[in-house]
Amino acid sequence: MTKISKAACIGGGVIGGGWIARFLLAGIDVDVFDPHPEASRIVGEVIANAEKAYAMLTGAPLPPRGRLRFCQTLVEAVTDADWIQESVPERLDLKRGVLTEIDAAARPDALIGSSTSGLLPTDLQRDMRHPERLFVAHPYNPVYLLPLVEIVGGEKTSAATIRAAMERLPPIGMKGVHIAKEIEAFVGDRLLEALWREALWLIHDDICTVETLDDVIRYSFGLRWAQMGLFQTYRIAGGEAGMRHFLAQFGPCLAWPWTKLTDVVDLDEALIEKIGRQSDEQAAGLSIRELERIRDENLVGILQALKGGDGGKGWGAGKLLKDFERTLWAEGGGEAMPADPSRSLRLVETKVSPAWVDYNGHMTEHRYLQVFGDTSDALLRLVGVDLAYVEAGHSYYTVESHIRHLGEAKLGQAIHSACQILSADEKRLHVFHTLHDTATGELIATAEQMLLHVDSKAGKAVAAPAAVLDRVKAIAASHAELALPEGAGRHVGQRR
Ligand SMILES: NC(=O)C1=CN([C@@H]2O[C@H](COP(=O)(O)OP(=O)(O)OC[C@H]3O[C@@H](n4cnc5c(N)ncnc54)[C@H](O)[C@@H]3O)[C@@H](O)[C@H]2O)C=CC1
Ligand SMILES: C[N+](C)(C)CC(=O)CC(=O)[O-]
Repeated sequence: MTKISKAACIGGGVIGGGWIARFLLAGIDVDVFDPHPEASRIVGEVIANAEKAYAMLTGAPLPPRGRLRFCQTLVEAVTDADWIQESVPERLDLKRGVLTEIDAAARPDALIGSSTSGLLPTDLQRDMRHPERLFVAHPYNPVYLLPLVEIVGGEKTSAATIRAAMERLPPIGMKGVHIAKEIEAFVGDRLLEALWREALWLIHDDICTVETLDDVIRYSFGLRWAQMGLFQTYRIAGGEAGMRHFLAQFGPCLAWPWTKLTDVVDLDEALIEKIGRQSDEQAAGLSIRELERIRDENLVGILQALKGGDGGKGWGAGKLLKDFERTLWAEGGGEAMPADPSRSLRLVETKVSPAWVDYNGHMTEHRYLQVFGDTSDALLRLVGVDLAYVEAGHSYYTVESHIRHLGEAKLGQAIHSACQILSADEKRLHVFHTLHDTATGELIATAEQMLLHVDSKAGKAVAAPAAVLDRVKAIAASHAELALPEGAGRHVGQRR
């Protein structure tokens, strides 16, 4: 995998800010140029949102955050970057000017992506001296959570540039799709604009309000689209005969027609006011920041659900997240032994994700087992039982767990776990985990677990190899000095 080593972002608004957060959280240093007097505050707020979202999204070890620097000039920002992302307002003359400046100052091998939503790369690259390295890299808002990037080349873009751009997206958790031919608005915004144009007619003609229209989307096909696109969904809608039957049944409707797509509604003052008023009513007083928070929490929940799709293999954007996490574990999972093994080991730091909260408004019981399971996994990586070890045919399996719930964990709350090894021998590993509120240290739950070292192909317990045992025993010997934790050895029951 070829990685971006240093990024430059020109423009730090809604989309530039999202790119900055995406790069930083993938461990990449970013230099930013944006003349807006409040650029650093705006970008800081986007990064804060992104950090909150990632803390809920994944327990995988993110690399240390990249370094962020605001530059006084565009030249200073792009000079030593190998990926430059332009995200200035959607005006051809402005973008051409900015891209020409970037072109003159960038390294010869730098990749230059434009976030444009619809301008043709051939038009953007017209005045560049090295147009072969310019491509459209069109993302979706919020860039730090939505993984798709449409990669579009212009007439002068080289095939090598497209290949290089596509290769650099998976290491930052993104999925590039190469659009075969350039066309205004590419694929995503072509579809969205068609939908939006029709939606504006429906409001204009008083067929429904903006709220009803949004409900129609979010309670129905919006849910479907997050997991299967248009064609796969319609294939299923054709019943056992699939797509061919679907086309035969619904193809003729296209000619009736059901839509007004070619007519553009006149966005006059009256219509703007009508949409503005209905949109204000729909927001019911929630600010843009509050709506962003709700959006991010929902997206995290959806991505996590998709991660468990297709029988746990992951599906669509959830599979991408799963693959990204595998890379993070492989790269960051080989943790060093703790500097001070004589204390319980602080192993998992996370936040309570929206998908973890139940009807009682707090973290639901099986998520405790998930966090404690993650804690055992972190301990195992520490002693050398990582993905490569498991794939080679050996692992530890949990054979018994006892969880006590002593407090509550609420949505978004920062929590961490710690582990004490109670005892260990060739096959057995007896651990005691605690879960704490990170802000106060308050104990929320404990879990006592017994794990067995297994030969997973043979399906039986076997002695762990010396390399693993030495590490387990070193920690266990230090932990033997600690007091037995309160609650260890407890069983479920009451006096009769
Ligand atoms: N907002 C959205 O939903 C999406 C927007 N895009 C595209 O991203 C690009 C940026 O759009 P937004 O972020 O929404 O706009 P925005 O208005 O939020 O941000 C634009 C930023 O560019 C800065 N800027 C203006 N002139 C500049 C210059 N010469 N050099 C450096 N910075 C400059 C502005 O100060 C501002 O912070 C556009 O091409 C847009 O089509 C792409 C995907 C989604
Ligand atoms: C409205 N928009 C054209 C700027 C939208 C996009 O480009 C993509 C998105 O995030 O919806």
